Amino acid sequence: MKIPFAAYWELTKPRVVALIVFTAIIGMFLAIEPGEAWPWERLVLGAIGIWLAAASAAAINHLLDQRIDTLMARTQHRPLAVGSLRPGQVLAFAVVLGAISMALLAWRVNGFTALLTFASLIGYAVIYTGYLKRATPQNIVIGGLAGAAPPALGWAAVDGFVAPWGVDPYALLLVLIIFVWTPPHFWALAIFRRDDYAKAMIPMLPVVYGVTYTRWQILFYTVLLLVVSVLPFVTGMSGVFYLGGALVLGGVFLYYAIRLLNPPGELYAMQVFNYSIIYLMALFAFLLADHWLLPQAAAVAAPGLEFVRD
Ligand code: HEM
Ligand SMILES: CC(C)=CCC/C(C)=C/CC/C(C)=C/COP(=O)(O)OP(=O)(O)O
Repeated sequence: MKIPFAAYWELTKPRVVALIVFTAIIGMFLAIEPGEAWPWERLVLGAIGIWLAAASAAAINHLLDQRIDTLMARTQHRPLAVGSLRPGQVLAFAVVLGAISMALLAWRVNGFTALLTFASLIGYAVIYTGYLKRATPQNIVIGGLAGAAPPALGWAAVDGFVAPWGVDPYALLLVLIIFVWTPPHFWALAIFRRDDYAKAMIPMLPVVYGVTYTRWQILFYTVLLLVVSVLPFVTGMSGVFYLGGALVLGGVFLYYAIRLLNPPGELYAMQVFNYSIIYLMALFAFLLADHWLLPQAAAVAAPGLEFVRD
C-alpha cells in the first residue's frame, strides 16, 4: 500500500502552522530570563506538542470543510476535495496527532499547557470551523482567539500555571497582538476571494457588508494593532529596539491599509495579506531579539556589566 505522504502533510497546513509554532517558541523564550538555564525538554517537547495540536486542528478543519473546500477555487485542490484521502483517514490522522500532542504535553511538559492547547484545538477545529465560520461575519474575530493563543501556550510550557491569571500578563499581551492582527490578515484575503466565499455561502465580512466596509474595518484594526504593538514597550516588557521595529513595521502596515481604501488594482488586497504575514513574523523576531540577543550581545561587549532595561 502506498501512503500519500504529501496529502497528509498538506492536511497539516504546514506554512500557517509553522508561523503559529514560531510565535509559540518566542513565547517560550520570552518566559526565560537571559542567564537562566534553558528547560530543554519542555522547550522541545512543548514545541512539538503545540505543532501536533495545531496540525490536528488543521486536519479536522479539512474534514469539516470538505463540502465548501470543493466549491472554492482556492481550496478545490485539497486532499479531500480531489479524493486523494478519504474522510476516515483524515479523522484517524487528526485523532492520532491530537492524542500524541496531548500525551506529550500532559506528561512531559505540564497539564496546564495541555489544557490550554486542547482548548485552542477545540476553539479552531470545532467552534470556529464547525460553527462560527458559517454563522457570523465576526467569525474570524472571535475564532481568532484560538490562533492567537500559541504565545501563551509556549509561555505556559516554560512556567506552568502561575496565579492569579494562569499565564503571565505579558503572554496575554502577545495573544492580544495576534488577536488584533487576525482581522486585517484574513479580511485582506477575503476581499480578494469574496466570490469564492459567496459561492460557498460563507458569511465573510466582504460578502455580507461589502468590500468598502471591509477596507475600513481593516484600517480600524490596523490602527488598533499599531497601538497594541507598542504595549510591550509601554509596560516594560521590551525595550527601544523592539519599539523601533514595531513602529516601522506598523507604519508600513498602516500605509498598506490606507492605500487599500483606494487600491491600485484587484491584486493589491493580496499584497496586504502577504505583508500581514511578514509583519507578524518580523514583529515576533523583534520581540525575541530585544529580549534575548541584545542582552547577550551587551554581555559579550562589556563583560561584568549588567544589562539594565529602563
Ligand atoms: C481565525 C484566524 C485566521 C484565519 C481565518 C486565517 C485565514 C487564512 C487563510 C484563508 C489563509 C490562506 C490559506 C491558503 O490559501 O491555504 C491563510 C494563510 C496564512 N495564515 Fe492565516 N488565518 C488565521 C490565523 C492565522 C494565524 C494565527 C497565523 C500565524 C500566527 C496565520 C498564518 C498564516 C500564514 C503564514 C499563511 C500563509 C500560508 C501559505 O503561504 O500557504 N494565520 N490564513
Ligand atoms: C492548537 C492550536 C494552537 C490551534 C491553532 C489553530 C490553527 C491551526 C489556526 C490556523 C488559523 C487558520 C489557518 C484559519 C483559516 O481557516 P479557514 O478554514 O478559514 O481557512 P481555509 O479556507 O484555508 O481552510
